Amino acid sequence: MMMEDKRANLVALFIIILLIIVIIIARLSLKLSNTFFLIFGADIAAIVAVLAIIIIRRRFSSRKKQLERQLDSQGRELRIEYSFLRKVVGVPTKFRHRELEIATDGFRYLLGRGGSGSVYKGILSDGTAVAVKRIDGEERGEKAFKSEVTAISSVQHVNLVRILGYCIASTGPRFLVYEFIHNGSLDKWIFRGRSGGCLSWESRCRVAIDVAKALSYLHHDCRSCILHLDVKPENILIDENYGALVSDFGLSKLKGREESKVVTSIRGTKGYLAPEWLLENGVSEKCDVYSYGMVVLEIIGGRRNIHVVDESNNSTTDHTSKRKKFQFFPKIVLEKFREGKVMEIVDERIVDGGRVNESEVMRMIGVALWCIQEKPKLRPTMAQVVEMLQGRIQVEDPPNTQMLIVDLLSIDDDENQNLQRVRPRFHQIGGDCPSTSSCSFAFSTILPR
Ligand SMILES: Nc1ncnc2c1ncn2[C@@H]1O[C@H](COP(=O)(O)OP(=O)(O)OP(=O)(O)O)[C@@H](O)[C@H]1O
Repeated sequence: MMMEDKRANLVALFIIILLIIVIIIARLSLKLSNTFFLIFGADIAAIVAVLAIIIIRRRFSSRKKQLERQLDSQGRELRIEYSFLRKVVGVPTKFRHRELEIATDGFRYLLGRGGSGSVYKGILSDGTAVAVKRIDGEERGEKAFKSEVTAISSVQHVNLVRILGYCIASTGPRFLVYEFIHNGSLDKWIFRGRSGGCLSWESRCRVAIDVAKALSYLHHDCRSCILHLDVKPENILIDENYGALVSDFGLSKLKGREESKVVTSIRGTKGYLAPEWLLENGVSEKCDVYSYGMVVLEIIGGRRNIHVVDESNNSTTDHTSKRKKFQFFPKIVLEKFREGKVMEIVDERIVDGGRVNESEVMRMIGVALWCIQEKPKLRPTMAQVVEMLQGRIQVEDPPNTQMLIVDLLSIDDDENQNLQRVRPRFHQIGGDCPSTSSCSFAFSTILPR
């Protein structure tokens, strides 16, 4: 624009100089004849016209610039207003693939990889930090995907990670855009050898309560009951104040208040799935309660509930070479709880620090053992869990449980893809378990339906 103005001014100056030269030449060659006066008059008129055009043009362009500046600042205000309103109302934004590409700098910073895709860090144009999840091989239809995104983005709770938007195209992967949570997932903060560190006992108690509150809200306080169905340490994120937020609603299901359960195919993560789901008896909020109980035990012990201790390869036959030995931490917890030796199962890294309150440990273990009862009816609701953890209701002694473990754990990773087509077989690890520390059991083949 500036260049254009300069060029126009130069042209006008050139015309005026030309007209003056014409007057001078006319004066010299025509003297004071009538023709000279005619040319002189016409030139003066032309010079006045050019000057008038320059003045009008200048005024017009400065007004235009002023209007542009005004519009620009109004536009920016509107954009800020819109982005603010979007956050308040919780309406998910439909992003274009290009926008996400720019925000993530070409999907450059990988935060982590899960079963359904990869998560990248990004910054939106309004400066919001986000985690963009790329979902590969999504089997749900576009309508189902969108209605789920909308349902989840309409729920608001301080302990739930917000979905800010999504991106869907007729072909290629789909994307979910979450708010970015600073300290990553809980697994990095409780299991050894992870990048996060080691959470203190106090923080572990807080995380347990925060997650319970989030699940209680989803189950009891929303219009429809929302089942998360994938509660595990990887889906619990830790913010900068070490509070916990439940994330990843990829598998979640809505359940009408009048329904007792909904039927859905077996998905989720081995080791956290409630037995009734694996038996294809439908899912209810009690499946989340079971997974939550399993997570609480991992939070207390700082170790995975299911731990492979040995691969039995002594035999040459194919059948026995598939047998694996597992250590099942909840079984150990139950025994130590009965013996009153609960401190022996707390993550030793925090016990050594000496700031672990034994009565709090007893309470947390008691709650977790209630949550992992095989019979869904025996499990508490998440609202009761919150009350128990906060000491508002007493934690009764949990009943003895058979601790049935589902054979699904023995499926190799490549067989995992066929989860829906397998019928799980249960194993009982009751009192005949040889010893607490080496409590092991074999898993046999999966029966085809
Ligand atoms: N909102 C977020 N903010 C920060 N980091 C995140 C966020 N969401 C996910 N992550 C990181 O990305 C990792 C992978 O997330 P993802 O949800 O794909 O994992 P997952 O739960 O193991 O997978 P899935 O449940 O889909 O099988 C997480 O473990 C976490 O470290």
